[in-house]
Amino acid sequence: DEVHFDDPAADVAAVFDLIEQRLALMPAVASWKYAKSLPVVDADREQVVLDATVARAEKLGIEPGSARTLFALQIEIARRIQAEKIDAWRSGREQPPPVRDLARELRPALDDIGDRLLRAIYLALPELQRPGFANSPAALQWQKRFGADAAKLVGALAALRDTPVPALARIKASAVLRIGTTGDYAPFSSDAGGILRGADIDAAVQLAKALGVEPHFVRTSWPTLMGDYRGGRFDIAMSGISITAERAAEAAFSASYHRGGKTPIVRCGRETSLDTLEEIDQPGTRVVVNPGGTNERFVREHIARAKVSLHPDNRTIFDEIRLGRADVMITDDVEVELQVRGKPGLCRATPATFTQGDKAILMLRDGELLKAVDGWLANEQRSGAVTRRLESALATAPVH
Ligand SMILES: O=C(O)C(=O)C[C@]1(C(=O)O)C=C[C@@H](O)C=C1
Repeated sequence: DEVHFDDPAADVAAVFDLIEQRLALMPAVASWKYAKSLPVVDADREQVVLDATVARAEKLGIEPGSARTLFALQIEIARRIQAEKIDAWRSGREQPPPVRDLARELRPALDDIGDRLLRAIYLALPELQRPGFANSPAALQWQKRFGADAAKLVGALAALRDTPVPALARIKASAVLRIGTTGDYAPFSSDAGGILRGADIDAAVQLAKALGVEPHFVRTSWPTLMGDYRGGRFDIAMSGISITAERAAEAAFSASYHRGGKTPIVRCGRETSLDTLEEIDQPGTRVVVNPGGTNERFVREHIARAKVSLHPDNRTIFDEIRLGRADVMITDDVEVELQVRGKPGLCRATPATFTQGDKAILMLRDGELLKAVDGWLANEQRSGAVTRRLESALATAPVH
């Protein structure tokens, strides 16, 4: 099965669509009432609708007052549509549509739309809460197409807020696990032409299955990871994320599922002469490094005598070694594994690493969620699934 990123614009469009679907049933509702000579307003039924909205919103972490306001507005518009239709039928200007049973058919359909609308709102909430939402092109376009009522509805949508609820209970109530991932880090998370692949993508699909919910992949990036976390855009993030003190100060981390560190990659045959820092840091050694990240930081801190050259292009940096223009690069051991499998002539100099770091699942702080994720992960480690997924991703990940 192919895995893709969620589309935030589609989440918003689903909200608009369900509001339209709800109102589109009102001529049928009015037709029943017209045929049975019933009044448009049914206060008891309105109370049932609003109570159900509040109860469901609370479970989803949607601030219940803001959800209630939106549904009260939909009811107000529904009443008006019905009154207008009944007027038109009474005066003979229009013919009523065929009568459909209100209690057995129409209200269950309205209940179902209401549930789906709240779930759609839940998924779209980060977009709806953006400061510019009411004036976003999507909102303005819908207003233009849908007319006067839409402006008020957009106002009520823009006023929806999230409210804190324990993450695992919310995930189960929504039946969705929102997974933040970057799509730029093989063998853990890579986006190849819109299809997500990698060990962490496969793991996330399995984790969602274990929790009994649907995986939704939310696009994030290294610079925005913690901002997206704070903005409530995902429940967990899986992307080969290293545990750092900075991240752990805000988010929870699962147990480690990968331990690794910096290690040298060399031209095959030169392994034994370049497998320690002492050997590498000689005046005759040419070290190549990509600038800006932890690789450069490591080289600056540990290489004093060797000649260091910066190579800014990650796609060609390994060719520098292959073609003999550099002797060694020091990078993360997973990346070394990926390169030596994909590029003949390149070899890992030592099974050891110069540094040690852990990768883990980043998640919202909720004891129940942590327990569920760690319990699942321990199982996956025991069964060998974690190793198997990494091996398979290393065998198939694109090597640039
Ligand atoms: O269920 C009905 O009878 C409707 O007319 C629909 C609806 C609603 O929007 O939920 C609208 C007005 C009524 O007072 C009660 C409920």
